[in-house]
Amino acid sequence: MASSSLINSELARSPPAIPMPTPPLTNFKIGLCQLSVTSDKTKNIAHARTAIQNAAAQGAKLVLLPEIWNSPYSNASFPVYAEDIDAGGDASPSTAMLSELSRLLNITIVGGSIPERSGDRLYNTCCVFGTDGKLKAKHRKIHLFDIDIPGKITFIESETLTAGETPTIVDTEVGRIGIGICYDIRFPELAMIYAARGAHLLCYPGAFNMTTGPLHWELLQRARATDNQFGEVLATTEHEEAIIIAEIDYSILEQRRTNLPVTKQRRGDLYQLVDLQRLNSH
Ligand SMILES: NC(=O)CC(=O)C(=O)O
Repeated sequence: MASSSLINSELARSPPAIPMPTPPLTNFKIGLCQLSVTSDKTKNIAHARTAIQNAAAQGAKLVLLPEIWNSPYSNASFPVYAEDIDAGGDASPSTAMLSELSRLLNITIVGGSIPERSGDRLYNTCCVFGTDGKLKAKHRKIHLFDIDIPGKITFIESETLTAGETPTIVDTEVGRIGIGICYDIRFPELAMIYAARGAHLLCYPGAFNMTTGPLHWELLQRARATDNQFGEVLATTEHEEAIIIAEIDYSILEQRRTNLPVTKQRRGDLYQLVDLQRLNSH
């Protein structure tokens, strides 16, 4: 049959899963900053700065910010608050602050996301900074949140934003990190590809809406984690501003995977995830 021979040749070409590398830190504290946002960008940057310093003072070696932390979340605001990240310096005061703090505090920062201007396009972009203050990766939200639920919520991100075109996985002091932004978490294939590429940690900065969000935001995180054998809720919070600190220990990952060896027991002869990006690069 034509369809099965197509699947078989795809399977034959699909690259094997990549083992997780050993990062410099395998046991460390993570700090998640949940922030409220105002219409004053300078204040938002100062506020995020204080939160990052606070998390680092509590021992966090990896600090995360939420989605769109320097701007109100609206199509009217994105063009006004957008920054040219590649130009850096004065063109991007938000990422300049992240770079400065990651270097001064010797931490890795997954910098939530900000509206990014690149030429005549806008993106919803997450920047990852290493302990040397250098930009290690930029993830542009791949799945734009276009939704219309009559009488409840209409939000069409694609009216102003362009979707990113690549998954983003990055090696840092605190491990190999796969990045998604908010709505990206609803697409399990992305998380599975990160796991297959040897990710220790998946980070999804989010700013869920209050119609489709509340029933799902924790469920989605647990689902993506469980699909890929992470799973346990180590720390959580409510709606208010908060800094959550939790201990990460990668040896537990190995232990859980040994105890429940679903990766080895997967029936790749019957079904398989095809990582097109890796496939095309071979
Ligand atoms: N804000 C988002 O990107 C997604 C969201 O609110 C949802 O999936 O629900």
